[in-house]
Amino acid sequence: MLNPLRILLSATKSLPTRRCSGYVSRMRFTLQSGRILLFHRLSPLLQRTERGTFRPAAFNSSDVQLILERLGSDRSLLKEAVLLGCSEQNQAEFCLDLGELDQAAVEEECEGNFVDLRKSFFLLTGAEAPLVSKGQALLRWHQTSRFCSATGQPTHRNQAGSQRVCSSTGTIYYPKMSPVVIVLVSDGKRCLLGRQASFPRGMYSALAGFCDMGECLEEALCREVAEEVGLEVQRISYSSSQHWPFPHSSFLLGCHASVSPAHTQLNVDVTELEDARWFSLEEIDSALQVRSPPRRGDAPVVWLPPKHTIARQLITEWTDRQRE
Ligand SMILES: NC(=O)C1=CN([C@@H]2O[C@H](COP(=O)(O)OP(=O)(O)OC[C@H]3O[C@@H](n4cnc5c(N)ncnc54)[C@H](O)[C@@H]3O)[C@@H](O)[C@H]2O)C=CC1
Ligand SMILES: [Mg+2]
Repeated sequence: MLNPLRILLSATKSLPTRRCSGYVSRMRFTLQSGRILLFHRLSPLLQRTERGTFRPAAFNSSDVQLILERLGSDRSLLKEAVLLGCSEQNQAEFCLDLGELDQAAVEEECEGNFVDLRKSFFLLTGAEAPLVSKGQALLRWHQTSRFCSATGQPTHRNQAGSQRVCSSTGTIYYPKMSPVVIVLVSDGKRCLLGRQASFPRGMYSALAGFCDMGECLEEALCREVAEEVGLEVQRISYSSSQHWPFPHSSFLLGCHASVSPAHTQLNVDVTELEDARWFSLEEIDSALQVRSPPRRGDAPVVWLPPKHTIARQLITEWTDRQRE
């Protein structure tokens, strides 16, 4: 595994003018030459573009230092920045939470707004949402891992922010993710979507559930579908995976599964799901056409998770297959 501390220390003085092929060479940049995404109590700072779309606000370190000085904060806060990775343009990317500063004052300085992450997901385009999601997950992990769970002593982060070390025993802690299986079940002609009471009104998604300790992906999938809708799945195929920041950093493993057309009767666990239904291809096609979540007072309409979610990907894979 790459050692991010060494990466940070092996800084080059200037950014290369061409794209490097290797990940290692692309990472040889410092905080000074990188761009920093700002958060406030885990909400990312977004700016509206001239076209009316939104993007995460990114600043270089001297801009951030200036902002900290103007708001009377200690410059050392910059050291809390966590390395996210490297952009396709060979620029190191960091994230920093300014939660100890006044939110409105930072927003004014930065000409942007801190937007709750769930809302940000509906405002950002595909490429930026995962970056913001990774930033929030790492910042959250640092904020909630300040003490060693074995000794109770403080932990200290390494320079890149990729691990924390117990000050007493030297035990190293790494950011954690919870594996979740997410599955689009089909009976051959229809697909199954459900909604939790906490979802935005009218939004339906693929079934999902946390893997229990000791379970493999297939066992977790069969159990979740059986528990949530009372169906027994047959064929399972893996599609793709996605890091997901909710509720506290999950790793979604996306699959398709099928049930026999003779056994499609749902027995919905209403403690988990508010509703679950079979949807025809035509119904899915119209739900895919809904561009933005309906507003309060609009007629009820079924709509689907945003483009960069794995649930949506599973649904579009299914519709493509139905048309083959
Ligand atoms: N990106 C996407 O397209 C979608 C993502 N999801 C995500 O999948 C995740 C899991 O889906 P759910 O149906 O809520 O799971 P679920 O069906 O396992 O039910 C959630 C419950 O599981 C329990 N649980 C067990 N292990 C847990 C753990 N490690 N962390 C938190 N709770 C745990 C808790 O009691 C929690 O209330 C959610 O975070 C949700 O945001 C869900 C649908 C679509
Ligand atoms: Mg579930």
